[in-house]
Amino acid sequence: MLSHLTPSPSTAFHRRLRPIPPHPTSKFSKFHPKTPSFPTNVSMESPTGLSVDSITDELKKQSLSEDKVVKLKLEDLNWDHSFVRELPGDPLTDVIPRQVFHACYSKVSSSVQVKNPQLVAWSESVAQILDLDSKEFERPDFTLIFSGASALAGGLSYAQCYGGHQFGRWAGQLGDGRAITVGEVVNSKSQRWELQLKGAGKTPYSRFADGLAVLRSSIREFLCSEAMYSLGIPTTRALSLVTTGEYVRRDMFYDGNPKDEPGAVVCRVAQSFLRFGSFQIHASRGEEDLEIVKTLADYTIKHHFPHIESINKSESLSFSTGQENDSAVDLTSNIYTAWAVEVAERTASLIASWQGVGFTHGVMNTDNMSVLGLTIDYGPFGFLDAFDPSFTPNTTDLPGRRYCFSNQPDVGLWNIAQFISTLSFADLINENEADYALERYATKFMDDYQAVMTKKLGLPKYSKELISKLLNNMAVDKVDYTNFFRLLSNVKADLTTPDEELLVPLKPVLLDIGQERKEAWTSWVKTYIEELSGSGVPDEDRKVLMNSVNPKYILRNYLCQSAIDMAEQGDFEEVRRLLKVIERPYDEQPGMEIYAHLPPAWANRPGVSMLSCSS
Ligand SMILES: Nc1ncnc2c1ncn2[C@@H]1O[C@H](COP(=O)(O)OP(=O)(O)OP(=O)(O)O)[C@@H](O)[C@H]1O
Repeated sequence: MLSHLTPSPSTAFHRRLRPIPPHPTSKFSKFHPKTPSFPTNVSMESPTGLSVDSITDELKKQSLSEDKVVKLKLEDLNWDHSFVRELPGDPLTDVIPRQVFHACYSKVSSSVQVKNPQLVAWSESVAQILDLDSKEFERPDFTLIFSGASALAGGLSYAQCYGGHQFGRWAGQLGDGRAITVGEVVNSKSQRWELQLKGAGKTPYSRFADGLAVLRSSIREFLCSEAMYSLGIPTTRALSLVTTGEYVRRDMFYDGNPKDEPGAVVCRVAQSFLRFGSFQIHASRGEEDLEIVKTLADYTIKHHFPHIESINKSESLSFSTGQENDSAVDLTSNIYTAWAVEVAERTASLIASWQGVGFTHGVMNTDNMSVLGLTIDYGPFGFLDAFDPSFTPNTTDLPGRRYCFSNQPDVGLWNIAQFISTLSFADLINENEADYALERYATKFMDDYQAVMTKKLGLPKYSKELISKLLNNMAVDKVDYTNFFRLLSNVKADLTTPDEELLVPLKPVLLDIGQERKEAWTSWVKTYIEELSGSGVPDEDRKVLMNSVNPKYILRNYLCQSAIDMAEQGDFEEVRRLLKVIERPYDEQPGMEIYAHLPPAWANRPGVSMLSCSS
């Protein structure tokens, strides 16, 4: 990540935003960090009539493979190049770093150098969504094609132009500096999937950098994409990971000690890689490019939100912000409002699901926010081990902890406010509509977060007090986030359990706690059992439900590191084994318990538990 660039001068496009306070999750409902002109007291149902849950379910279903019968060779993929056909492009095709105006992409080819590239791992389920025959991974030219050294027949490669706010400041043009899309494939279910090679060489957006990626960061991106998918969290996917056989120089700790590391390329797959910053860049360039914001919005709605295009306009739905002099707004008369609301809701839903599994993204810049509501860009991410709301996995984020675990809901709101401002600035939505979309973010986040936490505890209904007390206890005693919830399902809803036995099921995670803390936990478990006992759900059934939302296996940073250490020595077995484990995070997987262990002492150091953006 190249976030240390000097931000470009501000323009009318950049509104002043309130800074983000620390640890806002608990006060999220009262807190509205957005542009001052946006009132907040609106609450309405989704104007599209489609719930985000149903859309998310649909996204998940699209990736399911049970009824797959088509097995294609790479040459037989059905290509469609709508992005290039329908959107304005850069007339130049060189890779000289430059500002690319009035264009959504630049046509470029991979320039990566390879020497005996090797296939490290590949995802069977991603191959299936592309209808790709698994035998294709054995082809002698597979690694050449998926490192970018040989062109993929039928593809049409390009790099996208986008901008973004990095750490709260406008960074100007960023763009795909090392990711090259090789084209869009339409599968046998008429779903469109973009294939992108990350680390495939320079583009006009590479600025002063090399366009390459190293093996350690590529392993992390490959594994975490697939881990998130298996956890049920919307994400970009990863088809394959290949080494280039060449070395890439990186200063991992930015301390003036660069070293040569093995290079690698991940083939990422998503229905779209469009980000908030893909829209921001054009609005930031003034009047002349505002039309591109609309063109890109129309393109996105047509291909990725088609249900919005067909909103039944006869079923008018209006709302009022409740502000003085405010007129009611008919949401169905403006597809851009419906779209903005859906992007806001998907983002809220995504972040609620991150909070549920303890995922901390680490670099929630607006260029890393997908308009489809996918997790995108696996840089210095980390799953919580010992519960710490201020945990940030990003060493660059240490002074302010802007992107720490508990700030994510508010950063999501800050980011969506930038996206909504962009649409307002391009006159696609008015102020009331912008307001409404932001309010939907807040409401949707709270609804989903409460639902997630209620399910994690197996409660019959949300209990703010019980959950707040629990998180407080967990923070005080540094309890492992994943293992605690997994073990919690062993607590029996039996009001007659003697006090001294109440903590028995939680013993493996309540380590080294003194008498006073034991009492605090005993008191909490008693209240918990009281809440459970009213539900009438048998213990065994509740356990099954809780285990279906509380993973046993998550991709802890130290597990990644062990796989990286072996892979850097040329042994890819641990990457493959880990992939298999994280593909079934909610299953017990007898024999694999070691992958659910807490981080060992060696892992508590920068480079393992925390990472820089150097990748
Ligand atoms: N080695 C590199 N060469 C060229 N550009 C780079 C390099 N590393 C990062 N960038 C660019 O810096 C910007 C921000 O970096 P960030 O780490 O968010 O991106 P990334 O991990 O490369 O990409 P993505 O967001 O596509 O996963 C992006 O424009 C990215 O393309």
